[in-house]
Amino acid sequence: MITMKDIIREGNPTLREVAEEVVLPLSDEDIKLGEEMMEFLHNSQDPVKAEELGLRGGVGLAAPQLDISKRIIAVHVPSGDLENPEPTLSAVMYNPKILSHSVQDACLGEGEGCLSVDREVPGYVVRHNKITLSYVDASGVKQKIRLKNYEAIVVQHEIDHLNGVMFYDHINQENPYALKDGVLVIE
Ligand SMILES: O=C(O)C[C@@H](Cc1ccccc1)[C@H](O)SCc1ccccc1
Ligand code: NI
Repeated sequence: MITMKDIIREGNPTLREVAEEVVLPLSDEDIKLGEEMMEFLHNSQDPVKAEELGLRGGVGLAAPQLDISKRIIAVHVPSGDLENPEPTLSAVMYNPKILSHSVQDACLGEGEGCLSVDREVPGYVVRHNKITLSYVDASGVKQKIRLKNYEAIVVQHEIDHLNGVMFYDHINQENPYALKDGVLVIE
């Protein structure tokens, strides 16, 4: 089972590598890894288990954060609506690829954090507001989906990890809260 001790922190060179495509058909090892990554996200969002296991809450995780330089991400975005507990996005994605994106950019009003970064880095992380994404799912089936707003931000954060990019690489060093006209601030 994955816990915080398995997550590498900034300074580890693996976080700056471009990860390798996953070989298809998926190996049992890569399928199991995806399951364990998703299990981590579920546990991290369960108050009892997170407390018991000492987990930071996470809505996404990328294999390079486990010192595994493969193009695998897991995302699990809760709806936040107790009436409708279904997550708005929950998937293990193999070889995810952004096929196209909106002209419109967006950022989270609260900025971003990272399970591999044990410090606050304030500032807007400007990303695409909408993306069209292809990936291979855990059953080996090629998927093509469109995401927007928070779900799109989460997936872009995770795909950045596959390309050796950290969220603070996107922050304007001169003025961390500088925003071009038209950027959507997601609260
Ligand atoms: O380090 C990771 O990749 C997981 C991040 C993903 C993420 C951070 C900021 C914005 C979007 C995605 C963790 O989920 S950071 C902790 C967290 C937990 C709940 C909501 C937002 C961020
Ligand atoms: Ni991260």
